[in-house]
Amino acid sequence: MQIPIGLLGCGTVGAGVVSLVRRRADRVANMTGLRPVIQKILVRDVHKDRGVHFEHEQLTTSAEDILGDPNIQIVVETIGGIEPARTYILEALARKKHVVTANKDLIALHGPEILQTAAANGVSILFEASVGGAIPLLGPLQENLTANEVTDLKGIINGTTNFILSKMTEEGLDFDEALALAQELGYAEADPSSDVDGLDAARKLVILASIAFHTEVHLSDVRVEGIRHVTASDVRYADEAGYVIKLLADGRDRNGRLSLSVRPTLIPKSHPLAHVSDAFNALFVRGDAAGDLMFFGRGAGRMPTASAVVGDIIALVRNLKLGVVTSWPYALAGSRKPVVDFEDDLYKFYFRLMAADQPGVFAQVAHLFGELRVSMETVLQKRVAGGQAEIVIVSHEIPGKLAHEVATRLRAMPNIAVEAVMPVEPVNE
Ligand SMILES: NC(=O)C1=CN([C@@H]2O[C@H](COP(=O)(O)OP(=O)(O)OC[C@H]3O[C@@H](n4cnc5c(N)ncnc54)[C@H](OP(=O)(O)O)[C@@H]3O)[C@@H](O)[C@H]2O)C=CC1
Ligand SMILES: N[C@@H](CC=O)C(=O)O
Ligand code: NA
Repeated sequence: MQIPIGLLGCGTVGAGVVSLVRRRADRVANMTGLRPVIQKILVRDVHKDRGVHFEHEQLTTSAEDILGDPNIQIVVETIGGIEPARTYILEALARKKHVVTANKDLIALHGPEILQTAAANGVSILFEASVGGAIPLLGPLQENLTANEVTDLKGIINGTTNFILSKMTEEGLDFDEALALAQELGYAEADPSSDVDGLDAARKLVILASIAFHTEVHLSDVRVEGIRHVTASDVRYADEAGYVIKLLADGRDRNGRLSLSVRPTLIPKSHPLAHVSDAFNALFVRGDAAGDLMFFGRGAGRMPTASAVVGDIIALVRNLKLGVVTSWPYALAGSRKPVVDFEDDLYKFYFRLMAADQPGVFAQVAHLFGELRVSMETVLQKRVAGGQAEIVIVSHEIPGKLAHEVATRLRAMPNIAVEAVMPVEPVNE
């Protein structure tokens, strides 16, 4: 028996889904007696070349051809963004169709509404592709690790920024060249500013933290800083001091109080995350029973993302065979753990300053560090053009709030501009 599927959107990810469903249909049919078939595909432009042949499928520009078709039991959304994806998904769920989506924007912002609509209609919604592309993260957190109290999530969960920073570090590409390449390879979002400004990673952290910490998490709970201000000099100086710069997502649950951040962070070269390059993603998870786990793999791109989407489709076909639905109890609990800034946590900090290249200026900086009792691990002073010198300081471990005070006091000095302040990830926490 065939299981007709409606696909909403057929771009980078959707086209991968079409070809992978075809490749796996026989195996699923042998396994379950049910054959998934992509029956209808919603796009904006039916004439566009999508790199896949549509022999049996039918392209349409009308969502109703899918949502209103009673034979379609599974709807897969790979349009992206909030609207019209949200309306289509809610409509599909209301019409008792099971849904798979890769849309982290939507799940991060409207997850509770969507999950509750699925539950109210007795259907499943799966979204493994929304975080970490091909890497199984949501399934393991929700199922295999459910016996744990998860206390820490830490990782690189945006492929585009990791690709850009890797190309800047390893090949000396400038920011714009590296971004253009990431777009060409299909890693970036339709609006790449959500990658570059850290929002994509923040949305993924919202989804991960909701599931891992059993609470509703909002995007505004995450402190977000992107990589736009990270310069080629930062990359080079970090390298000289023994670090690489990564956009790090960090979620912690300390006795029911959460701290959530996404920010550029210096990673010691000896740290496993320092070796996660290109569009690869990695996530550390710490559970009270499991201890430390690390997940690693391709976090973006056509086939890696299709792998997760089609994995969810096959899970739904199995559900249909067994007559069960997948539920997500966290979103229904409606609990809200308090979110705080762990400003007392100790980190080394990287400061890059631009200072007048005059006698006494560095002494002023050193005096301030001494006065605030912040000792320096590394100091690099470079002469640059126009009578300005760049000073790079990596401090020993200090509380976040003290790093903030150092930066504020430096900014108040007439000859000094603070160009960058970034935390350094400890090797062993
Ligand atoms: N690219 C990646 O590596 C990853 C992407 N994702 C997520 O997957 C989703 C899809 O991303 P991606 O494939 O890269 O995006 P694309 O921009 O490549 O594809 C979007 C598709 O949706 C169609 N579409 C857009 N707007 C409408 C509309 N209003 N009505 C009907 N169809 C529409 C487009 O049609 P047309 O082609 O005719 O213009 C296109 O086929 C997003 O949620 C993204 O965040 C998740 C993980 C990784
Ligand atoms: N734009 C995203 C795609 C996958 O989620 C990324 O770069 O990670
Ligand atoms: Na995933």
